[in-house]
Amino acid sequence: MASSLRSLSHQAGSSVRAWIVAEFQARAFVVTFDGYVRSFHTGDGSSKKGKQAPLQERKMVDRFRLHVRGGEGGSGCTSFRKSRHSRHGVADGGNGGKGGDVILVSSAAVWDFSNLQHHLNAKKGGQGGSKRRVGSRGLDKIVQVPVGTVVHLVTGSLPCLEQKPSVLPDQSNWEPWRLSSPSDVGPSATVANETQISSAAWLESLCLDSGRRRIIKSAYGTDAVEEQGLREQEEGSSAETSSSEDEEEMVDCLKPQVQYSVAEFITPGQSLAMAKGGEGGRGNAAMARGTGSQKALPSHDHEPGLPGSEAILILELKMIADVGLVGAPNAGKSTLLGALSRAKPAVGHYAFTTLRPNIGKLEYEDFFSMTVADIPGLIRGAHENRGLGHAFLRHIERTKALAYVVDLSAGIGDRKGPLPWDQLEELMSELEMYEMGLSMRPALVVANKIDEPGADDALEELKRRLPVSMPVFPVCAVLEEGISELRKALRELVDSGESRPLILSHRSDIG
Ligand SMILES: Nc1nc2c(ncn2[C@@H]2O[C@H](COP(=O)(O)OP(=O)(O)OP(=O)(O)O)[C@@H](O)[C@H]2O)c(=O)[nH]1
Repeated sequence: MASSLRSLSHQAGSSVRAWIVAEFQARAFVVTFDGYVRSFHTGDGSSKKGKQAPLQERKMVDRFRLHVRGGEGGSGCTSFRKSRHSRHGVADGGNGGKGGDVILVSSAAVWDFSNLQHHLNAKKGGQGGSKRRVGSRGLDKIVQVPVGTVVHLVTGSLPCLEQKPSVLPDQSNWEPWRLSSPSDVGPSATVANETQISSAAWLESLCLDSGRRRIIKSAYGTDAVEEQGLREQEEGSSAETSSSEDEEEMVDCLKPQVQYSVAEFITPGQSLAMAKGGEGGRGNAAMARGTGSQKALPSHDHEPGLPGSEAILILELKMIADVGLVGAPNAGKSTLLGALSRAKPAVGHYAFTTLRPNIGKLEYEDFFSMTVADIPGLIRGAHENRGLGHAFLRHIERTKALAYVVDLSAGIGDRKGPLPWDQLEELMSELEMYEMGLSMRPALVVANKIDEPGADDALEELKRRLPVSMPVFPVCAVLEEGISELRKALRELVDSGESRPLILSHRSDIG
């Protein structure tokens, strides 16, 4: 197999490097086109490491700061064609070529921004030549970004849209953008003073300095700041007054600089020019032509090319999946995703890990398919960035439906962890505090670990506490029991888009 992959690699060219993530029975392995096994995860937890660090150990880069610069236009040329009829010669210097553009293209083959460079410069246009030869066009810099990339413009001009209708999002649906830690927007964000960019990161670092945690909500014109600080609860009303002044000041600083969600990539193959190349300068032939009455006079001048446009952007990845699995750590989400998508092992571009979101593809007999995202477990305070926090909560913002995964065995007897209904309550409140209305998405409850002792009673109690309209699916993800019913229900949920409010009543029959 390795040799056949190596030959495939030669055919594709040495620069082409693609990852194949395959699941073989209970084994998942990652191989590259050069035939080397990079990581090998087996069902029993053993692993063989290849030349690179295993995929599981690499951190997902889902926010990235980017400086893009279009290529400078080529300069024009001064040249004269001499002939017996013209003593001084006829100006025939050609124009310079246009500089290249920096273009982002969405691709299903990349899953984060780890392969991007922070500075992307397109090539300069070629210089004009004699005999009115126009300079060559500068090469475009084309880079791939994952589907679900949202572009925030820090400084520079708005990007030019290559595909207008699909790339530009509907402004009425623009969602507020949240800031988390400064490190999320790339290493340069921490030196905001030097680079005078990333007011977002600067603002956040200011917030962290003052010991407060804030969530800045801003969407083109409507800015609102929510204080979530624990300290502020302890501080008196005077502190509140000064803090609100701080907020206004900071939001004012933020306003003119960062334009949130200027574009997003929704489907593979969309392209967007983030920086345009400069126009080439005119050669002396063109300059002589443009001088009206003195048209015949030859010009000895040519123009230099114009510089390309520049912009500083922050790219943010918000995965687009049909269903989001939300649950406390250890509820069994990853196991469930494996069970759900193992029937047809086309598991996205993501390896199974608890450190970053996984996407699984559910395929049905009638060729219908949908994607399910498993995000790392949510704990109390996730909306304040506790645990892995909203670094991952944002990945479920775009899901059409939610599946709450609860651990039926938690809190029963001497088992640790909150009771299933408490888990649900916590999940709902975290989602709601992160984004209002998020818990109102079409949803169902997956009651996992039904095989554990006492789980049946817990299931009955959970059902009693939930409204009748809320479907509850008891499953044993490990043994794949109840999975086919769940697959069917997930599909129906996505198809119907019916929103069922999750309201818990308070009873205490067991616990
Ligand atoms: N008994 C039993 N154990 C299960 C079941 N499903 C998962 N587990 C176990 O629960 C533990 C946690 O499973 P994971 O799938 O890693 O849980 P998770 O929700 O993805 O955890 P995080 O990644 O921390 O969010 C593992 O030891 C699983 O073997 C089940 O149906 N029954």
